Amino acid sequence: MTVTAAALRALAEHPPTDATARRELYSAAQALMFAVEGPMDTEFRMFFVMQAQAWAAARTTSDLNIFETLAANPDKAWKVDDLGEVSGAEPALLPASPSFKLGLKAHEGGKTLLSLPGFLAESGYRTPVDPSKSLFAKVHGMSIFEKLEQDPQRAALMFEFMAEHRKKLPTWMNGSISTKDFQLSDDDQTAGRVMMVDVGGGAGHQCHAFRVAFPQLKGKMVVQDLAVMVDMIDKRQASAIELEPMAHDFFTTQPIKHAKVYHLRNVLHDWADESAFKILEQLRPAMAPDSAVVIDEIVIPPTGANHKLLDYDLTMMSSASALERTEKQWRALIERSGMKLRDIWIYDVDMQWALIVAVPN
Ligand SMILES: C[S@@+](CC[C@H](N)C(=O)[O-])C[C@H]1O[C@@H](n2cnc3c(N)ncnc32)[C@H](O)[C@@H]1O
Repeated sequence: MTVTAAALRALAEHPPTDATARRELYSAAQALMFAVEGPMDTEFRMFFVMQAQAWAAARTTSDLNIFETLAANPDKAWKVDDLGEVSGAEPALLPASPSFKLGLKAHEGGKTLLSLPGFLAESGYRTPVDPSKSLFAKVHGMSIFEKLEQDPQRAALMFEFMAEHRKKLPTWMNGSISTKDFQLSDDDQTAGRVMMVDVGGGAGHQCHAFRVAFPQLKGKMVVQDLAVMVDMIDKRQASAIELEPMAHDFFTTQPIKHAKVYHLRNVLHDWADESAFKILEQLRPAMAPDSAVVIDEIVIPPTGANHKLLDYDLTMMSSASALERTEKQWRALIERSGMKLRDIWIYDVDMQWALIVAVPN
């Protein structure tokens, strides 16, 4: 028997009214969800505590009287700006069609999320942008990365989590995306030019994965991160793949000049635009005319973002006063940093994971 997704959606729009049929459908739908979910779905169900996210989002929505507004005008095609106007919340807090972010979901464990509605209310529903004044900082007394630097246990967990988390998940290193930007000429290699600097690269796991995926691409790699992270890197394993671990604060002058690629995965989504700009601003003067900044991040689609993307967005907001970005937001950030956005290759449709390539203007 084949049941199409369209048939299930039709059923969702007109569910039975009979209580027994509803209960049976509910239980069957749960079984179906478990049967078809992918690894990221499982992660969101298990770790992101969706109930708490939904609660924080729904509570804030309720505080803003948005439910009443929608109920009073059920036929109106509401736009984010309209909702911003009637609720008094900054529209940037309410994007993400087809619904709106606050109407759906909100992480960093229940403790932080439970404080989100009050936190947003206190700010007058302004988009949080300062990590030192993030919800995480309010709950924990310091920003998420300050906490990392002061708490070796937490740093060790983060180090391992980052290295393991996406090992079996889709990656751009599957051969479908050109590696032209990483290719060093013979002269480059003779001159000892660095092929890739993995900025904020944690354990250097992406450099290891890169060597396995592209053994033909020669050249030195450098992984930069906070000293607390770099100190945990196995130096022998690193040197075996021509990888140099380097403690470096990415808000300061980039010491590796003219690398072929400056690579950042899951780094810029930890920071609001002003800080993200400062990180890119350190890279621009270090670039040679043929260098590229290769960013591996989510690109939120203009409409129809699934709940995982919205959860991630609210997670970044509550844990770091940061965000996931749309193409338009990526473009603006990159152009402000003196580069142009040359390519966006989406390599996983579900998570909208993409390789974004920026080159000098
Ligand atoms: C979300 S993790 C991403 C790690 C890795 N790129 C990956 O994709 O798995 C962000 C990384 O940025 C690092 N980081 C935070 N602040 C930093 C700073 N000021 N300078 C350098 N690295 C920093 C963190 O220690 C962490 O390893």
